[in-house]
Amino acid sequence: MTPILDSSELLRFPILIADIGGTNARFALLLDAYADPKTFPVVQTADFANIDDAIQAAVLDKTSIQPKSAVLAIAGPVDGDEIDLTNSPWVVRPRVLIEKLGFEQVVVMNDFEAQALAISSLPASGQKQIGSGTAREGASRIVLGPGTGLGVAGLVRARRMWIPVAGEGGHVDLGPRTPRDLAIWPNLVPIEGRISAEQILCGRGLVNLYRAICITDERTPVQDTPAKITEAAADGSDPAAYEAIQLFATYLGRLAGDLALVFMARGGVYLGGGIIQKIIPLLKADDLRAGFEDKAPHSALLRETPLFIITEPLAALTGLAAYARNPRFFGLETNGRRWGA
Ligand SMILES: Nc1ncnc2c1ncn2[C@@H]1O[C@H](COP(=O)(O)OP(=O)(O)OP(=O)(O)O)[C@@H](O)[C@H]1O
Repeated sequence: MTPILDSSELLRFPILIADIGGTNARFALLLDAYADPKTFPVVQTADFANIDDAIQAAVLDKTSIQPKSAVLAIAGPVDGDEIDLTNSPWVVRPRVLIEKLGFEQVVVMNDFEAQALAISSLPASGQKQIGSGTAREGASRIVLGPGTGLGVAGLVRARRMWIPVAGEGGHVDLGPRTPRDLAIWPNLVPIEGRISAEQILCGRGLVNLYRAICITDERTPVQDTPAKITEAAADGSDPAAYEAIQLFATYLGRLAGDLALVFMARGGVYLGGGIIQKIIPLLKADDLRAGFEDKAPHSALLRETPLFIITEPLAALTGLAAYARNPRFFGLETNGRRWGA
């Protein structure tokens, strides 16, 4: 029986770090506390039957280095010894990773906890500010990111540590605000009768929004994937696709503003995830920012709050690397989420 380790124990190098989403799996190796992470090509989760095969093929077969520890960020709640991914058939079994792949220690966290770790120390080159506002030192931060799903996490500073707070914030309600929204809303596909943020603000949600716009305008939908919607919006061939991208940004701004209010995130609000990076060239930053600030009676508070797009494509890996090097700088609760040989 492999014991669950105490969370204050340092991790042994070399350390494999991994960001496992519903669509993409990203891996890197940390040789010691000082070297930059050695990254490996991004792989698709659908190309491998399970995470063990993916780690073997994408990392272990490509290097002679045998990692001693693994720090894995996965898109799903971390609970027990068999951890399911929300949008993929993979199941992470830390004890199997230890027995089969030779790890001595495995830590598993939620992928948005990793994003939260990343925004503690994102370099200026990895982010782009949208609109006004200056980050207050030591104030709370928020990260939200549309990808296969919609992830949300807070980052709170206390007792000289950064504490990530991951929840299920992607599933809050998203309501209509303008006459155009009121026309579109009845045509969105709901989940059990309601429009949660993730019904719009993720890959499948973008398709839902596009189709709803087409129904509202009595047009035949042409695009059937998020990437095709972005492409058609960019080349100007489909006005519904263009509007879908613009409204996606406005709604993302609104949700970001709501979450900023919840966390009083004067330290900054960060937009991550795979989709935002792909639609940056099409975004009207003013619309995004207007949705963010439209929070009466607290618009003034939001005007002072900085909003950033994360442009670093491997942000979660930088967060995992920061944690793996210095776990004690972060108040990450690892009880029940850390396994040892
Ligand atoms: N050009 C594009 N425009 C808009 N969406 C896109 C584009 N290309 C891919 N996507 C969508 O991005 C989503 C994948 O996002 P991401 O790269 O963040 O994956 P992920 O990390 O596996 O997701 P998650 O962490 O949410 O499970 C998919 O829904 C995909 O259809």
